[in-house]
Amino acid sequence: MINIEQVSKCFKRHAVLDNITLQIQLGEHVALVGSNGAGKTTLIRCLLGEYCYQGTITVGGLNPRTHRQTVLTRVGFVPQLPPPLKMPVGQLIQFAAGVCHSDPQRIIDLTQQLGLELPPLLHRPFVKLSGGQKQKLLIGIALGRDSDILVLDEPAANLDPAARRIFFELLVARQQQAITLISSHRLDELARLVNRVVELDSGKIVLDDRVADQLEGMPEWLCHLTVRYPEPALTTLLTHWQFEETNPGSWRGAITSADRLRFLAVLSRYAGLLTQVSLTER
Ligand SMILES: Nc1ncnc2c1ncn2[C@@H]1O[C@H](COP(=O)(O)OP(=O)(O)OP(=O)(O)O)[C@@H](O)[C@H]1O
Repeated sequence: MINIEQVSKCFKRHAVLDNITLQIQLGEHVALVGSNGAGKTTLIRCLLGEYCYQGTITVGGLNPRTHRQTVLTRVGFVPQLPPPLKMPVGQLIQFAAGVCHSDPQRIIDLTQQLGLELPPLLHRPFVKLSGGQKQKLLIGIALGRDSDILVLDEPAANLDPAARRIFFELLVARQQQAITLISSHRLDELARLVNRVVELDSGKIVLDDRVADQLEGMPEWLCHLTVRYPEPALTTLLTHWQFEETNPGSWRGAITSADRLRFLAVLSRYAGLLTQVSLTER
Protein backbone atom coordinates (compact mmCIF):
# COMPACT_ATOMS: atom_id res chain seq x y z
CA MET A 1 0.00 0.00 0.00
CA ILE A 2 2.93 2.29 0.71
CA ASN A 3 5.93 1.80 -1.52
CA ILE A 4 9.08 3.86 -1.05
CA GLU A 5 11.97 3.05 -3.35
CA GLN A 6 15.43 4.56 -3.26
CA VAL A 7 14.15 7.87 -1.94
CA SER A 8 16.62 10.64 -1.15
CA LYS A 9 15.91 14.18 -0.09
CA CYS A 10 18.22 17.17 0.30
CA PHE A 11 17.52 20.59 1.72
CA LYS A 12 19.94 22.79 -0.20
CA ARG A 13 23.10 20.69 0.09
CA HIS A 14 22.12 18.94 3.29
CA ALA A 15 21.13 15.28 2.65
CA VAL A 16 18.27 14.39 5.00
CA LEU A 17 17.02 11.12 3.49
CA ASP A 18 19.59 8.81 1.95
CA ASN A 19 18.33 6.11 -0.41
CA ILE A 20 15.38 4.91 1.67
CA THR A 21 13.53 1.79 0.51
CA LEU A 22 10.51 0.66 2.50
CA GLN A 23 7.30 -1.19 1.69
CA ILE A 24 4.36 -1.21 4.09
CA GLN A 25 1.61 -3.72 3.39
CA LEU A 26 -1.90 -4.34 4.65
CA GLY A 27 -1.84 -5.61 8.24
CA GLU A 28 1.38 -3.78 9.09
CA HIS A 29 1.55 -1.23 11.90
CA VAL A 30 4.89 0.49 11.83
CA ALA A 31 6.64 2.56 14.49
CA LEU A 32 8.99 5.03 12.83
CA VAL A 33 11.62 5.87 15.43
CA GLY A 34 14.91 7.73 15.52
CA SER A 35 16.57 10.58 17.31
CA ASN A 36 15.86 14.29 16.71
CA GLY A 37 16.68 15.24 13.14
CA ALA A 38 16.87 11.61 11.93
CA GLY A 39 14.48 12.37 9.05
CA LYS A 40 11.13 10.94 10.26
CA THR A 41 9.01 14.00 9.54
CA THR A 42 10.76 14.59 6.21
CA LEU A 43 9.96 11.03 5.13
CA ILE A 44 6.33 11.50 6.14
CA ARG A 45 6.15 14.83 4.28
CA CYS A 46 7.55 13.18 1.14
CA LEU A 47 4.99 10.40 1.53
CA LEU A 48 2.17 12.95 1.61
CA GLY A 49 3.49 14.73 -1.48
CA GLU A 50 4.48 17.88 0.36
CA TYR A 51 8.16 17.76 -0.63
CA CYS A 52 9.79 16.82 -3.90
CA TYR A 53 12.38 14.03 -3.67
CA GLN A 54 14.53 11.73 -5.74
CA GLY A 55 13.26 8.16 -6.13
CA THR A 56 9.79 6.66 -6.25
CA ILE A 57 6.90 6.77 -3.79
CA THR A 58 3.41 5.37 -4.26
CA VAL A 59 0.60 5.46 -1.73
CA GLY A 60 -2.22 3.08 -2.63
CA GLY A 61 -0.67 2.88 -6.09
CA LEU A 62 -0.66 6.67 -6.58
CA ASN A 63 2.23 9.09 -6.86
CA PRO A 64 1.65 11.54 -3.97
CA ARG A 65 3.16 14.46 -5.93
CA THR A 66 0.94 14.10 -8.99
CA HIS A 67 -2.18 12.82 -7.14
CA ARG A 68 -1.76 14.79 -3.93
CA GLN A 69 -5.44 15.58 -3.42
CA THR A 70 -6.53 11.96 -3.84
CA VAL A 71 -3.75 10.69 -1.60
CA LEU A 72 -4.62 13.21 1.11
CA THR A 73 -8.29 12.23 1.08
CA ARG A 74 -7.22 8.60 1.49
CA VAL A 75 -4.78 9.09 4.37
CA GLY A 76 -5.76 9.97 7.94
CA PHE A 77 -2.90 12.27 8.97
CA VAL A 78 -1.91 13.88 12.27
CA PRO A 79 0.97 16.34 11.78
CA GLN A 80 3.71 16.88 14.35
CA LEU A 81 3.14 20.65 14.25
CA PRO A 82 -0.47 21.83 13.92
CA PRO A 83 -1.09 24.15 10.95
CA PRO A 84 -1.66 27.83 11.90
CA LEU A 85 -5.31 27.84 10.81
CA LYS A 86 -7.44 30.87 11.70
CA MET A 87 -10.66 29.03 10.84
CA PRO A 88 -13.04 28.66 13.84
CA VAL A 89 -13.12 25.16 15.31
CA GLY A 90 -16.77 24.47 14.34
CA GLN A 91 -16.13 25.52 10.74
CA LEU A 92 -12.93 23.46 10.60
CA ILE A 93 -14.81 20.34 11.68
CA GLN A 94 -17.44 20.89 8.97
CA PHE A 95 -14.75 21.62 6.38
CA ALA A 96 -12.65 18.57 7.27
CA ALA A 97 -15.71 16.30 7.27
CA GLY A 98 -16.68 17.65 3.83
CA VAL A 99 -13.23 17.09 2.34
CA CYS A 100 -13.01 13.56 3.79
CA HIS A 101 -16.64 12.65 2.99
CA SER A 102 -17.21 11.99 6.68
CA ASP A 103 -19.89 12.79 9.24
CA PRO A 104 -18.89 15.83 11.39
CA GLN A 105 -20.55 14.14 14.37
CA ARG A 106 -17.99 11.31 14.16
CA ILE A 107 -15.17 13.83 14.48
CA ILE A 108 -16.96 15.60 17.34
CA ASP A 109 -17.57 12.34 19.23
CA LEU A 110 -13.94 11.20 18.93
CA THR A 111 -12.58 14.60 19.93
CA GLN A 112 -14.84 14.66 22.98
CA GLN A 113 -13.81 11.11 23.92
CA LEU A 114 -10.26 12.45 24.07
CA GLY A 115 -11.50 14.91 26.70
CA LEU A 116 -11.92 18.09 24.63
CA GLU A 117 -15.15 19.87 25.56
CA LEU A 118 -16.07 21.29 22.15
CA PRO A 119 -19.18 23.49 22.61
CA PRO A 120 -17.34 26.44 24.27
CA LEU A 121 -14.61 26.28 21.60
CA LEU A 122 -16.68 26.08 18.41
CA HIS A 123 -16.28 29.80 17.56
CA ARG A 124 -12.64 30.05 18.64
CA PRO A 125 -9.98 30.18 15.88
CA PHE A 126 -8.11 26.85 15.72
CA VAL A 127 -4.78 28.67 16.04
CA LYS A 128 -5.82 30.00 19.48
CA LEU A 129 -6.31 26.54 21.01
CA SER A 130 -3.65 25.08 23.30
CA GLY A 131 -1.18 22.54 21.88
CA GLY A 132 -3.04 19.62 23.47
CA GLN A 133 -6.45 20.93 22.36
CA LYS A 134 -5.20 21.24 18.76
CA GLN A 135 -3.77 17.74 18.85
CA LYS A 136 -7.03 16.25 20.16
CA LEU A 137 -8.99 17.90 17.36
CA LEU A 138 -6.49 16.82 14.70
CA ILE A 139 -6.68 13.24 16.00
CA GLY A 140 -10.48 13.44 15.91
CA ILE A 141 -10.30 14.60 12.27
CA ALA A 142 -7.78 11.88 11.31
CA LEU A 143 -9.61 9.01 12.99
CA GLY A 144 -13.15 10.26 12.38
CA ARG A 145 -13.22 9.22 8.73
CA ASP A 146 -12.95 6.10 6.63
CA SER A 147 -9.33 5.73 5.60
CA ASP A 148 -7.21 2.65 5.16
CA ILE A 149 -3.90 4.44 5.81
CA LEU A 150 -3.11 6.31 9.03
CA VAL A 151 0.04 8.41 9.18
CA LEU A 152 0.65 9.90 12.62
CA ASP A 153 3.66 12.13 13.30
CA GLU A 154 4.27 12.27 17.08
CA PRO A 155 0.49 12.20 17.59
CA ALA A 156 0.53 11.95 21.39
CA ALA A 157 3.34 14.42 22.11
CA ASN A 158 1.04 17.10 23.60
CA LEU A 159 -1.54 14.85 25.21
CA ASP A 160 -1.94 14.43 28.95
CA PRO A 161 -1.67 10.85 30.31
CA ALA A 162 -5.45 10.29 30.39
CA ALA A 163 -5.85 11.45 26.79
CA ARG A 164 -2.84 9.35 25.69
CA ARG A 165 -4.50 6.25 27.11
CA ILE A 166 -7.79 6.96 25.36
CA PHE A 167 -6.00 7.83 22.11
CA PHE A 168 -4.15 4.49 22.08
CA GLU A 169 -7.46 2.65 22.71
CA LEU A 170 -9.13 4.53 19.84
CA LEU A 171 -6.18 3.73 17.61
CA VAL A 172 -6.29 0.01 18.39
CA ALA A 173 -10.00 0.03 17.48
CA ARG A 174 -9.19 1.64 14.11
CA GLN A 175 -6.12 -0.44 13.30
CA GLN A 176 -8.05 -3.46 12.05
CA GLN A 177 -9.19 -1.43 9.04
CA ALA A 178 -5.99 0.51 8.36
CA ILE A 179 -2.24 0.27 8.08
CA THR A 180 -0.51 2.66 10.46
CA LEU A 181 2.77 4.53 10.33
CA ILE A 182 3.44 6.27 13.66
CA SER A 183 6.51 8.34 14.35
CA SER A 184 7.42 8.66 18.00
CA HIS A 185 10.23 8.90 20.53
CA ARG A 186 8.28 6.71 22.96
CA LEU A 187 8.72 3.19 21.62
CA ASP A 188 7.67 1.83 25.02
CA GLU A 189 4.22 3.38 24.50
CA LEU A 190 3.92 2.16 20.93
CA ALA A 191 5.18 -1.37 21.50
CA ARG A 192 1.73 -2.89 21.92
CA LEU A 193 0.33 -0.99 18.93
CA VAL A 194 2.87 -1.97 16.27
CA ASN A 195 4.17 -5.15 14.68
CA ARG A 196 7.14 -3.57 12.94
CA VAL A 197 9.76 -1.05 14.00
CA VAL A 198 11.72 1.02 11.49
CA GLU A 199 14.53 3.16 12.87
CA LEU A 200 16.06 6.05 10.97
CA ASP A 201 19.48 7.47 11.74
CA SER A 202 20.89 10.38 9.75
CA GLY A 203 18.41 9.68 6.95
CA LYS A 204 19.15 5.95 6.61
CA ILE A 205 17.17 2.93 7.79
CA VAL A 206 19.31 1.28 10.45
CA LEU A 207 16.73 -1.18 11.81
CA ASP A 208 13.67 -2.85 10.28
CA ASP A 209 12.27 -5.36 12.75
CA ARG A 210 9.07 -7.29 12.05
CA VAL A 211 8.40 -7.97 15.68
CA ALA A 212 5.34 -10.21 15.57
CA ASP A 213 6.70 -12.49 12.82
CA GLN A 214 9.93 -13.12 14.64
CA LEU A 215 8.28 -13.69 17.97
CA GLU A 216 5.85 -16.36 16.85
CA GLY A 217 6.49 -19.62 18.67
CA MET A 218 8.98 -18.06 21.10
CA PRO A 219 7.19 -17.91 24.42
CA GLU A 220 9.87 -16.42 26.67
CA TRP A 221 13.34 -14.86 26.78
CA LEU A 222 15.91 -15.10 29.54
CA CYS A 223 17.61 -11.79 30.14
CA HIS A 224 20.91 -11.10 31.89
CA LEU A 225 22.08 -7.56 32.58
CA THR A 226 25.08 -6.07 34.26
CA VAL A 227 25.05 -2.46 35.36
CA ARG A 228 27.94 -0.07 35.90
CA TYR A 229 26.69 1.18 39.28
CA PRO A 230 23.43 0.95 41.25
CA GLU A 231 20.91 3.53 40.09
CA PRO A 232 17.65 3.62 42.10
CA ALA A 233 15.39 4.25 39.06
CA LEU A 234 16.86 1.29 37.17
CA THR A 235 16.63 -0.91 40.29
CA THR A 236 12.94 0.01 40.63
CA LEU A 237 12.38 -0.76 36.96
CA LEU A 238 14.06 -4.17 37.13
CA THR A 239 12.24 -5.04 40.35
CA HIS A 240 8.97 -4.07 38.64
CA TRP A 241 9.82 -6.52 35.83
CA GLN A 242 10.48 -9.15 38.55
CA PHE A 243 14.22 -9.37 37.88
CA GLU A 244 16.47 -10.59 40.68
CA GLU A 245 19.95 -9.33 41.50
CA THR A 246 22.07 -12.51 41.50
CA ASN A 247 25.36 -10.70 42.32
CA PRO A 248 25.98 -6.98 42.96
CA GLY A 249 25.28 -5.30 39.60
CA SER A 250 24.14 -8.54 37.90
CA TRP A 251 20.46 -9.01 37.18
CA ARG A 252 18.47 -11.91 35.77
CA GLY A 253 14.84 -12.13 34.67
CA ALA A 254 12.41 -13.51 32.12
CA ILE A 255 10.56 -11.51 29.44
CA THR A 256 7.60 -12.81 27.48
CA SER A 257 7.80 -12.44 23.71
CA ALA A 258 4.89 -10.01 23.70
CA ASP A 259 6.77 -7.77 26.16
CA ARG A 260 10.21 -7.97 24.57
CA LEU A 261 9.97 -4.79 22.52
CA ARG A 262 8.43 -2.77 25.34
CA PHE A 263 11.09 -4.00 27.78
CA LEU A 264 13.97 -3.10 25.44
CA ALA A 265 12.43 0.29 24.76
CA VAL A 266 12.20 1.08 28.48
CA LEU A 267 15.68 -0.32 29.09
CA SER A 268 17.17 1.88 26.37
CA ARG A 269 16.65 4.90 28.62
CA TYR A 270 19.38 3.47 30.85
CA ALA A 271 21.77 2.49 28.04
CA GLY A 272 24.62 4.48 29.62
CA LEU A 273 24.45 2.38 32.80
CA LEU A 274 24.47 -1.04 31.13
CA THR A 275 27.74 -2.87 30.57
CA GLN A 276 26.19 -6.11 29.29
CA VAL A 277 22.78 -7.20 28.01
CA SER A 278 21.92 -10.68 26.80
CA LEU A 279 18.61 -12.15 25.70
CA THR A 280 18.39 -15.89 25.19
CA GLU A 281 15.40 -17.72 23.83
CA ARG A 282 13.96 -20.21 26.36
N1 LIG B 1 12.13 22.61 5.57
C1 LIG B 1 13.38 22.31 5.92
N2 LIG B 1 14.43 23.04 5.45
C2 LIG B 1 15.71 22.74 5.76
N3 LIG B 1 16.05 21.71 6.58
C3 LIG B 1 15.06 20.96 7.08
C4 LIG B 1 13.68 21.22 6.79
N4 LIG B 1 12.91 20.30 7.42
C5 LIG B 1 13.79 19.52 8.09
N5 LIG B 1 15.06 19.91 7.88
C6 LIG B 1 16.27 19.25 8.44
O1 LIG B 1 16.18 17.89 8.10
C7 LIG B 1 16.66 17.07 9.16
C8 LIG B 1 15.59 16.06 9.52
O2 LIG B 1 14.48 16.73 10.08
P1 LIG B 1 13.14 15.97 10.44
O3 LIG B 1 12.16 16.98 10.94
O4 LIG B 1 12.73 15.11 9.32
O5 LIG B 1 13.65 15.02 11.65
P2 LIG B 1 12.81 14.16 12.69
O6 LIG B 1 13.42 12.81 12.69
O7 LIG B 1 11.35 14.25 12.39
O8 LIG B 1 13.18 14.91 14.03
P3 LIG B 1 12.34 15.16 15.38
O9 LIG B 1 12.35 13.85 16.12
O10 LIG B 1 13.15 16.19 16.08
O11 LIG B 1 10.97 15.62 15.01
C9 LIG B 1 17.02 18.01 10.29
O12 LIG B 1 18.42 18.21 10.24
C10 LIG B 1 16.30 19.30 9.95
O13 LIG B 1 17.02 20.42 10.39
